[in-house]
Amino acid sequence: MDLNAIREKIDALDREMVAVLNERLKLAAEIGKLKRSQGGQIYVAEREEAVLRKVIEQNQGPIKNEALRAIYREIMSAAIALEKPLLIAYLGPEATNTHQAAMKKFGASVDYHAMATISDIFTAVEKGESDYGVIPIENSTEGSVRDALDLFVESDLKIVAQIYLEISHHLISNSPLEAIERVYSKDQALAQCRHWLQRHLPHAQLIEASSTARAVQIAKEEPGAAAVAGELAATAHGVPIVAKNIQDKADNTTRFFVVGRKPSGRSTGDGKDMTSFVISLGDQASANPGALLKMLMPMAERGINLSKIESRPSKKRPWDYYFFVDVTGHFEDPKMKEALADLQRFCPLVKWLGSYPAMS
Ligand SMILES: O=C(O)C(=O)C[C@]1(C(=O)O)C=C[C@@H](O)C=C1
Repeated sequence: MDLNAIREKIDALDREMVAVLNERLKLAAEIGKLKRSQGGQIYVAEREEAVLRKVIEQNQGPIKNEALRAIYREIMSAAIALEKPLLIAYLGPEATNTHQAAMKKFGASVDYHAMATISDIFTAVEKGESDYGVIPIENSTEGSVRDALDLFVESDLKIVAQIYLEISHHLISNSPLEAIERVYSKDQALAQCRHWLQRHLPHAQLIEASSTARAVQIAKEEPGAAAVAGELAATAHGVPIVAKNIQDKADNTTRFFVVGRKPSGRSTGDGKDMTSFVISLGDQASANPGALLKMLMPMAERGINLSKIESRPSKKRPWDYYFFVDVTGHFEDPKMKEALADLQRFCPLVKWLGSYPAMS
């Protein structure tokens, strides 16, 4: 076949694809009507994961699963926009990693609103000014974002989905490497590039900025200044990348949570969901030598896999802690309900923070 003949075939396939896509979107619009009349959630994390899983299972190649995921992300984003325009609040300013994570989850067809603090995001979603919020929760090198954990204790919002984003940090500046005297970034980003900065810019002053995107704005204006930030921020502000991938660990990943007012449903199939909750042992923690072990037993006895536990001072009394726990399974699984009921018998606080698809 010659070039023109192949292109004609591609044109014909494109016509078919557009027709099929519009058929699919019309069905989503029908679902939207049903949801509006029955009060259902427009974004359904567990359904989206199931759609992606099925599509990937059927894929015979040569298209890569990652490409299919990205295409389906945009198809479902367009479907959501037809059902109802959604507003997503994220930790801003524009072009932060959180912005990128939010776009990875919700695609290009929804609206985004940059917020100054994680607390502002909680408030906007609680008041219904935004439909969902996207917040960073932990980084594979630097650990948890503590403000975010603390806010969950007081809020009624639920975690409805999680997002994993590989974070690449770049040195961004209008000046060449030799002329850089100051490096701006968010504390976590500076920490993630500590060794590279020590090796290549041992005399530069490291200065904390409120976000990686803000750091790029500063670096753009100040001669001799650079920022550590992602590619989205460099492109958004038109500042060149001087050195790529300067993070100390190649597989530097950040986990984000999507928070909403209503919980996500159970995924079809066991082991496809995760659940987060917060527990307080009250006075038992210091008084009873076995209290911590006792707290973990209701999960262990039922074969519920605990993937993370993190303690934070309650700030109510000295040496009083909140324990943030992630386990596999959904809140509606019978054994999860039993485990939580057991915990409630001896813990003054057991608060379910949400169940959400394990994959992302
Ligand atoms: O199944 C639904 O509930 C839909 O609204 C359809 C659809 C999709 O395009 O497949 C779109 C948005 C939801 O987040 C999940 C799935």
